[in-house]
Order: sequence, then structure tokens, then C-alpha cells
Amino acid sequence: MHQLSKISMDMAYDAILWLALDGSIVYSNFSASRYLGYSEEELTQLTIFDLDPNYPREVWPQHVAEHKQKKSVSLESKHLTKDGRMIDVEISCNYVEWDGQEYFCSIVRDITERKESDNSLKLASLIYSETSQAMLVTDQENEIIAINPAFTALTGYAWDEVLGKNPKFLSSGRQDKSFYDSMWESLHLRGTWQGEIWNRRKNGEIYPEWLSINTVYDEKGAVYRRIALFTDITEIKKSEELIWNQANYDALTGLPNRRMTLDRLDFEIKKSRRENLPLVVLFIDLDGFKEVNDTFGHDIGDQLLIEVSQRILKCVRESDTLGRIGGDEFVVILGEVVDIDSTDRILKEMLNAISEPYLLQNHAVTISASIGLALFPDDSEDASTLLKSADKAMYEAKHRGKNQHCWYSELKTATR
Ligand SMILES: Nc1nc2c(ncn2[C@@H]2O[C@H](COP(=O)(O)OP(=O)(O)OP(=O)(O)O)[C@@H](O)[C@H]2O)c(=O)[nH]1
Repeated sequence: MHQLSKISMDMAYDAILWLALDGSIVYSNFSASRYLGYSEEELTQLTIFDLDPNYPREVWPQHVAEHKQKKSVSLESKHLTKDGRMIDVEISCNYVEWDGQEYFCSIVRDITERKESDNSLKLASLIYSETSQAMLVTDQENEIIAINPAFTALTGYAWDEVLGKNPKFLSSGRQDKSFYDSMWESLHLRGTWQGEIWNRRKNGEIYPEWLSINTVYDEKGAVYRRIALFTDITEIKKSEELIWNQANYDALTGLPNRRMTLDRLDFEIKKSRRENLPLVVLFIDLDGFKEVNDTFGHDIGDQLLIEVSQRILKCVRESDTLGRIGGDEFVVILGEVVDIDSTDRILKEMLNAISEPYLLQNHAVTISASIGLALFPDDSEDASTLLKSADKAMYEAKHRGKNQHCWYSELKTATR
């Protein structure tokens, strides 16, 4: 019978250690050797304090008394293996009296793996609850089964308001069906999608977010969960917009700057080519603007530039472009001109409007402009050459006495 119980103890998955009341190991099974790395003989030379070096020896007598009284105690600790590893163990310590002797029979289970997975679960749950990224998890039916606190902070929706809902209730309506179709196509094909999307908060506010969706599949390869992570990118968009505006618009007048004006000219040339209609570029330079600055100061000069730009705008269609490309230099693009002769009327109106007196900070200021014109496709077919031609024509207008216009074609005729 004794032999049988030894065999069965050796077959046990858990380690079994018999301790005398002084903490010395008097018996161990096969599993104990397996996880601690010591032979049975070696273990009988050791004490519980060798296996558990952090065990405070001074409390041992107190623990012995308690364990004797309770008969059975469960606890978690760490054991040091022969090769120096500390492993997590779960111990069930039982007080046994046998053959007039007292023992503790400790059943020890190696829980290192469980601890590691507990720790990674704890870490995952910490990340889930503490991250500033909003998270949303849906099930096979695409119904929400989990959200994190950042989701509530970002969208304004609490857990009980979203549970079981299809996430499409967050849509802002800004993206069309084809946008969502291609998102779903990517999710079906690759299980992932990421990109920029506009959603709506509970308070109705529409905001841009960077969204990344991943899919978890079950063992049969069917969709099990989809996990969406997103961040509010309103501030990023705002600063991108600011940088873009600074790069493309003139801060004083709010008009397109040189770079943007050239882009528009490019675009309008392409349009005119498609429509087979001419396009006219006006290069406008103020006459004697330096004197306004010198006489009335830079502030009034600035105000004059703003006023002039507003007067020019009143003379053109909304679809035409007015840009400020230098100090007192403006460019107008008259796109898709059906009637070239109508340009002369616009020019007359513009020159008159600019030369009407201005009242700036109680000062009466007058100014005029010289305008050079170039025609697409006759004078040039590319944006920068067309602008240069208009510039040359403007110089000719100055040369002829200012406050007037000149077509580039007139220069070509003059040099012939
Ligand atoms: N107030 C103000 N002045 C500017 C600004 N940018 C450039 N200027 C001034 O605008 C003037 C432009 O020079 P010019 O075109 O040679 O001066 P102008 O007196 O108009 O000369 P003409 O074109 O030959 O009649 C310079 O004195 C610049 O200092 C600006 O943003 N604000």
C-alpha cells in the first residue's frame, strides 16, 4: 500500500513536499524534482527557506501555530529553482499528524504561466482603460459590445447608450456611400482599414478622427470581433489648415498669394483648354504706392492695399481669381472669356474704381494702377510665361504714362 501511494504521488501533476515543523523537507514527489530541478535526495537536504528565500524566518513559528490550528491554508508565493529562476507557485499547506509525528504536507502548483497571462491581461485592461485612444469593439453582427473611457470622453456616449448598437450611428453624413463601401471592401478582404473620417459627437458636433479598424477571427476563420481605435484630430487639422493658409494666402488682404495664384492660373488654363475658350490674365501694379507709404505711413499703405483689393473684386465675377503676388502687385484671372471685348469694359471700370479717392484714417488718399494683359492661348499656353507676358505689358502701360492698360499683343506688334 505504501508503495502504491508513492507511485500515485509521483504521478501527481502538482509537486508534493512534506515538511517537518522546523521547515526541513522530509519527502518530495517526482513533480517537485521536475519543477525545482533538484533530485529527491538533494531536496531532503533543503528547507522551505532555501526554496522560498524571501520567507521571513522569524514568522515561521507563528505560521506553524496558525497552520496547525487551521489545518489547511492556501497561499501564493515564489520558489527558487536549482538553476536560479524564481517561479510563481500556489501552495496548499495541510497540517498532518502521522505515526506520532507532525508534518506539513504542501501541494505546490507552478502558476508562472497563469501569472504571466494574468499580468498581460491586467496590462491589457490598464491600456484599455487608461489610453487616450478611443476604443470600440463589435461582435459578429457588428453590434457594439465594449467601449473604453476614452470613447465616452471623445464621443460623449456612455456605455448603456451604445451597447448593442451598430457603430454607424456615429456617422456624420459627411462621407458618401462609396467611402463606406471601400472601407468595408478593405475590411472584408484584409480585415483592416485605417484613415480619416468625420463622425458626430452626442452633442451634434462633427469632428475629424483618425480611425483604425482591425478584425479578430475565430478558429474557423469567421469574424469574431472588430476593434476600432480612434483619436480626435481636430487640432491637427486646424494647424494643418493654418499652415496651408499661411502657405497659400496673403495675410494682409486674405487673397491668394503668388503660389496659389499660379496654381489657379494653371487650373484655369486647363479648364479653358477643355472648353476651348480664351482666358485673360491682368497684371495690376499700383502707381506711386511708395509715395503713399512715405507720406502717410505704412499702416495707411496697408489699408489702401486692402481697399484696392476690395474694389478690384467688385469689378470681376465671383468665378474669377484675384491674387496679391507682391507688395503692390495684383493678378486677376478672367477664365473662360466668351466675349473678349467685354474685357475692355472691365478694365475701364477697374481703373476708375481704383483711382476714386480713398478716405483712410481721415486722410484723403489717391492712387492709380497700370494694368498689363496677356491672352491664352494667343500669347502663351503656360501659366508662368503668360504671367511674365502680362507683367511686360504692365511695364509698357507704366512707360506710357500710368493709369492705363496695355495688351501684350501690342508689344509684339511694336517690335515687329
Ligand atoms: N504698406 C505696405 N507697403 C508695402 C507692402 N509691401 C510692399 N510695400 C511697399 O510697396 C512699394 C512698392 O514699390 P514700387 O512698386 O516700386 O513703388 P511705386 O511707388 O508704386 O512705383 P511705381 O510702380 O513705379 O509707380 C515699396 O515701397 C514697398 O516697400 C505692404 O505689405 N504694405
